[in-house]
Amino acid sequence: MKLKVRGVTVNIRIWNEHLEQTIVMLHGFTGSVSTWNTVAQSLSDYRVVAIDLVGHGQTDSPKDIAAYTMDEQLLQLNEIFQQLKLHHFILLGYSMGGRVALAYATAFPREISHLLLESASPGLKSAQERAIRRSSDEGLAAIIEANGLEAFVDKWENIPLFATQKKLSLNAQQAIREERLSQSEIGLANSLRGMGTGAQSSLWSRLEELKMPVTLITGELDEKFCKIAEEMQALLQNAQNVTVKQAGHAIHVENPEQFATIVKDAIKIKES
Ligand SMILES: C=C(O[C@H]1C=C[C@H](C(=O)CCC(=O)O)[C@@H](C(=O)O)[C@@H]1O)C(=O)O
Repeated sequence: MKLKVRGVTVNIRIWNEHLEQTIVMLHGFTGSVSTWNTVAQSLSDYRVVAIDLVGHGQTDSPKDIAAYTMDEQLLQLNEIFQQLKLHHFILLGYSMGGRVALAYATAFPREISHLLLESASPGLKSAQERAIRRSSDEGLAAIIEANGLEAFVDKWENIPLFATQKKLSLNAQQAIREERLSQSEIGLANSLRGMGTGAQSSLWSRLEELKMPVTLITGELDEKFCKIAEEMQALLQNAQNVTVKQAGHAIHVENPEQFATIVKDAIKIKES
């Protein structure tokens, strides 16, 4: 289905629409609602709502960079949730989608009954780190615009963070590649500029505010994000940290059944 919010037409996919308890799922950079196809099949007791974030999937890729800031993305999401009459729901985000989910939970805490963050960070702590990352992400954006999407995907799918995905079946690897190749160049470039890791504000000082249960999920082989999750857990009031053995950054791709089990077990945890 498509909804128009704040001038952006947003693509949404819903599984088990007749059910009440809702899990909203947000994909990562270069992803889309299709990211969740396999996991959603294992969440048959829940209404699963997947959203193409701005510049991704079948959601608009506006030329105006203002549509891509984290604050604007949160307002787009909040309007979507209001139109869908979603309140006090489970929110799950992967990587970039995890940064968005965390930002949404800090901005609208009463709307979230449980927050699940897969391989996500609260951003970068210092202004210097953010400036360096903005410059790096601008370089990536320029590569997308100068060399085209295929050249970028060739580069992106081979960064060390995704090395574990080389163990996946060729079909699985091809499906991830096709999802990335289905994106728009302007959408990815502006997403990096608008809500890249260096563009967003740091949320590290906001973690202690969150009262809802938080489940952090990382892959054992993704050392960088395991360390981030450990640091986040120490600052959160009500958090569990699940590390998946022999998995990398994208656990939901590498082991969708185990990922779905972790999600189902986590959301049984009642709010305090
Ligand atoms: C490479 C780093 O950061 C990027 C890696 C993961 C994030 C993501 O959403 C990737 C999703 C995917 O391709 O499977 C992405 C983001 O958060 O926007 C980061 O730019 C790194 O070392 O931090």
